[in-house]
Amino acid sequence: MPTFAQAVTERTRRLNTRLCVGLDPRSEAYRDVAHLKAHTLEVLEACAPYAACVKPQLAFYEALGLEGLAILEEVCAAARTLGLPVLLDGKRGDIGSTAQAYARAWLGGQHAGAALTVNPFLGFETLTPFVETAQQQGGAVFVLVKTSNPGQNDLQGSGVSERIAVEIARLNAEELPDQETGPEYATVGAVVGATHAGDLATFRALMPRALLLLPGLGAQGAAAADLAPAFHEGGLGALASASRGVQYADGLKVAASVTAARGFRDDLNAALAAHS
Ligand SMILES: O=c1ccn([C@@H]2O[C@H](COP(=O)(O)O)[C@@H](O)[C@H]2O)c(=O)[nH]1
Repeated sequence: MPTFAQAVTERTRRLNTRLCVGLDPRSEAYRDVAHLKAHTLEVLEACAPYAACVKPQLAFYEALGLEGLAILEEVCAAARTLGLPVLLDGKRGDIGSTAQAYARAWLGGQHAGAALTVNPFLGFETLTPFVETAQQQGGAVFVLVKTSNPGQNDLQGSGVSERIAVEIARLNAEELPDQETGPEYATVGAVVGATHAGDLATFRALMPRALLLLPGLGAQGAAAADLAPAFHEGGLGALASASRGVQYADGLKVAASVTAARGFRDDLNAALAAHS
């Protein structure tokens, strides 16, 4: 079984796509839960050819209670059937023993994805259960380094993001000590907002073995044209993510979602071509 990073890299090479399609179904957009589920699954299937992976945001499924978790399971199963690696955006983090339970739930449990976003606010030691579980499962964790939102600087400024990046690089160097051979990307990835175009080259250089997840494409104003510095040569090493910009590109029109996903894929590829 390939690891999450290997599966994403293989799909990027084969389909020439660096797009992560976010699936964040908003209940207010639908008649009822059945409608929400049908539309989300339709968008997933229709956009799969343009996606390197999918990223369901747990909040939107949890907000629907047990029904939502059942839908999440179906979304994950459908993605796996389509060959799409699943990255769950849950931003989990807690003291170590609780982090262990979160890791079991979201990286190995019934509704598990292959990868999970994690929050390092409680300290680096609390990342260990997530990293170890992901390593055992061939999965991945994406640690929040510099989030896409305007207020991130309140807590992530003053070198905090850079300190987290250095820790990620240390963990990955421990896992893949040989820089010349072996898998390109290690278990620990990093979340760096696509909205911080000017910082992407710095974070790329600080974490050479980390896959970067770049949320904020589309609805949050980030443009594909600015994201090339996040990638290694050959256009590997990063995933640019759009959720509303794909799922609700034009109301609930699935054809518009497909056009948007194809457009993001093409714009990312054009940016890489212009940068090389
Ligand atoms: O820094 C971050 C980390 C995660 N997110 C999540 O990504 C999507 C973005 O949705 P859009 O509709 O494309 O704006 C959403 O699930 C966020 O929770 C992020 O935006 N920024």
